[in-house]
Amino acid sequence: MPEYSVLLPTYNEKENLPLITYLIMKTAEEAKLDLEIVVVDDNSPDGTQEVVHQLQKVYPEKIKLHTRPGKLGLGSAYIEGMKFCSGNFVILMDADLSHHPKEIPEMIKKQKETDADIVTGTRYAHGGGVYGWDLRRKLTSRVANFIASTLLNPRCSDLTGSFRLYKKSVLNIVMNRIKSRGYAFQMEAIVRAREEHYHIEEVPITFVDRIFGESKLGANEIMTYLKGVWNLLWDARF
Ligand SMILES: Nc1nc2c(ncn2[C@@H]2O[C@H](COP(=O)(O)OP(=O)(O)O[C@H]3O[C@H](CO)[C@@H](O)[C@H](O)[C@@H]3O)[C@@H](O)[C@H]2O)c(=O)[nH]1
Ligand SMILES: [Mg+2]
Repeated sequence: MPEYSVLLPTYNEKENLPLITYLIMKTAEEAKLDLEIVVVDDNSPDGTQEVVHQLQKVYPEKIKLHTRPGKLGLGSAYIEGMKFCSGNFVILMDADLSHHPKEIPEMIKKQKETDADIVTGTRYAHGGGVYGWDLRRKLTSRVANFIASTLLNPRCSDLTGSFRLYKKSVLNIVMNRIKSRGYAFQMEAIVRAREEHYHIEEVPITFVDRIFGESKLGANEIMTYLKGVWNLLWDARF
């Protein structure tokens, strides 16, 4: 059984998957990590699944593919993908190279040093950063973080970030309490983890906007996120 499972949700990521897979495997080899990749693909029309099949031949037994019939949302992809993760630790990251696999060993080091339940990659603490986003996107991310941290006070510098390492046992427990199925999943995960008094640590990461393909974060997702914050606030009252 591998120690680490890297869970990659994909929707139209055929151009990005070969390179992210190569970089994850190279990092694992260099850092001597026993690691598998679990791809959750929502029937991407661009042929992402065929690319995964090719990669499975290049890296036998290292890549699992779970397919779903259509685009069902980022949060629900994590929830379903978890069932296929064999590792004691699950690393959630984007498949579009915005998160660089070379930062995985830092997260693992931090987890080992502190015995943290969750290590979050943060763009918004010293040493972290965002490259390539336009002003509108930068503002959206900052405002989304600001609203949730002000209203919910979970003491985390990057609530909406999605490059994280979780103890699998902890993610299982936290996940059972998460209602969000879209981009708000990671925000709610921290809020729920704080409620359960789990130990959360941070490491700075650099987020680089994708070169290939498009973001799937539309206006609908932003509305759903705000609804998620509202629901958490409402829950907290009782
Ligand atoms: N299976 C599946 N995968 C999805 C879906 N929606 C998005 N993904 C995958 O989830 C990852 C992130 O999606 P992007 O569309 O690239 O997100 P982004 O705009 O770059 O947003 C980033 O920043 C946000 C906060 O500022 C983060 O919340 C988000 O996770 C991501 O890191 C990519 O691998 C993408 O293919 C879905 O419905 N289903
Ligand atoms: Mg992206």
